[in-house]
Amino acid sequence: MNANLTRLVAAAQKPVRRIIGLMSGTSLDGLDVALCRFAGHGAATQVRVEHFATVPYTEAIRHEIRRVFAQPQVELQHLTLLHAWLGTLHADLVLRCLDQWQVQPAEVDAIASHGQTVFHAPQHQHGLAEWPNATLQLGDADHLAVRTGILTLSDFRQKHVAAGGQGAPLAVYGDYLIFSQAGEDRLLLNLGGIANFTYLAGSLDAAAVFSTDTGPGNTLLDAFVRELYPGTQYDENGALAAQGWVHEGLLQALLSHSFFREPLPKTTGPELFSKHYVRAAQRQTDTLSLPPTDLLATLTAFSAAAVGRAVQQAFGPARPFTIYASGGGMHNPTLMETLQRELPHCRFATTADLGVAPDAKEAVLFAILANETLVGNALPIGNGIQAVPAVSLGKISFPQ
Ligand SMILES: Nc1ncnc2c1ncn2[C@@H]1O[C@H](COP(=O)(O)OP(=O)(O)OP(=O)(O)O)[C@@H](O)[C@H]1O
Ligand SMILES: CC(=O)N[C@H]1[C@@H]2OC[C@@H](O2)[C@@H](O)[C@@H]1O[C@H](C)C(=O)O
Repeated sequence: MNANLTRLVAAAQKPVRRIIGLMSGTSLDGLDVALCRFAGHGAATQVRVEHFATVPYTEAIRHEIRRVFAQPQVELQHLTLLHAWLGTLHADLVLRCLDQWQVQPAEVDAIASHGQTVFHAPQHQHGLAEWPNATLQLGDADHLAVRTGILTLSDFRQKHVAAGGQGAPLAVYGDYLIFSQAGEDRLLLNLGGIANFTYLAGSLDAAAVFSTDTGPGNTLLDAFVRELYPGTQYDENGALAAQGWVHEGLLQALLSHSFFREPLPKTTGPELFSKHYVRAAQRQTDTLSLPPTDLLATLTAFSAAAVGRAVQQAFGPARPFTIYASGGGMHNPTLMETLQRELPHCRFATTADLGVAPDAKEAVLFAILANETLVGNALPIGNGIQAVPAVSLGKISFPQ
């Protein structure tokens, strides 16, 4: 047998595996690196996060990604160079983390690399009737595998699209495996650049689970903070928004987009929720000269209202969930307080209460997808709906 396949089979047959999950999300704040220890798979998955770090991106890295990020037209040469460059960069960041953690690459069985989403184009968003759902993540995994010497799984979203999904959210698979709890209906809410939630039924009914994007999380807040307060990346602890007043007219205009009337589950990205989107709503409501703190207060209310609407769209107005939050937005008390007002019947907790550090969650989820692809079977969840196809996700890159 080919030596690569021998190694692959050996990794799949081990009783315990170490997999590094990598996530670089829409906020471009850095690369999340989670070294996870797995035993079992499927419903018997046991995962422990041995080490976690977010390696912050420099402004120079962010700049290079932003040259193509969510842009309908880009310089093709730059896109091409970025694919290899990000693969190499992510490999170097993994090696740096392993060095700090005093773990040898040979002690790691696999890397699960999400890559950098540069464009997300579900059909409902691009609107081109003859064209399919599509999504693009950069950071070539052969570069990761060759440079680290570690078997690498990557590009998890393409199979999802090929099997009829929108390429996201993929959180549903891992959330279902590690966070389902008999007797408790749960929502897992991730407040990243884009916000999404997963519903897990307390009946453990795999057919009932789904996850959906709800709209913006931090992406609009970050974009306007960067513009209005140069040198600042985000509204730390929601302090700026807390000083402002929500402009109700602008908020309603922001909420009037057809995205909010699309059936669940659905996905979106900064391609739609951009500064352009906000400016159009400001023009419509004659609020272009709104004070910066009022604009940030309104955008914070917008993110919270979008989550509230999606939850109510799915479950009606008064379902008393415990919501387990993760993602950077949970560190923003102004956003969290507004969310609590939107969903007064719900109790808010974090995934730390379920044993997974909220900032590490997405990286862990991709490690779980890789573990399933290596050891498990396609998960029959989501009642066979196209949004949650029962497939194994990810492509395999060998180091040699
Ligand atoms: N202390 C804080 N106060 C306010 N906001 C914060 C704080 N810490 C993080 N954030 C927000 O969280 C963002 C990062 O969130 P996160 O890393 O979850 O996003 P992401 O994974 O890139 O996004 P996505 O899940 O959409 O891919 C920051 O850009 C910022 O807006
Ligand atoms: C295309 C893409 O990268 N989407 C991300 C993004 O960030 C949050 C939200 O939008 C979600 O749909 C998805 O990520 C998570 C990890 C997911 O697939 O579950």
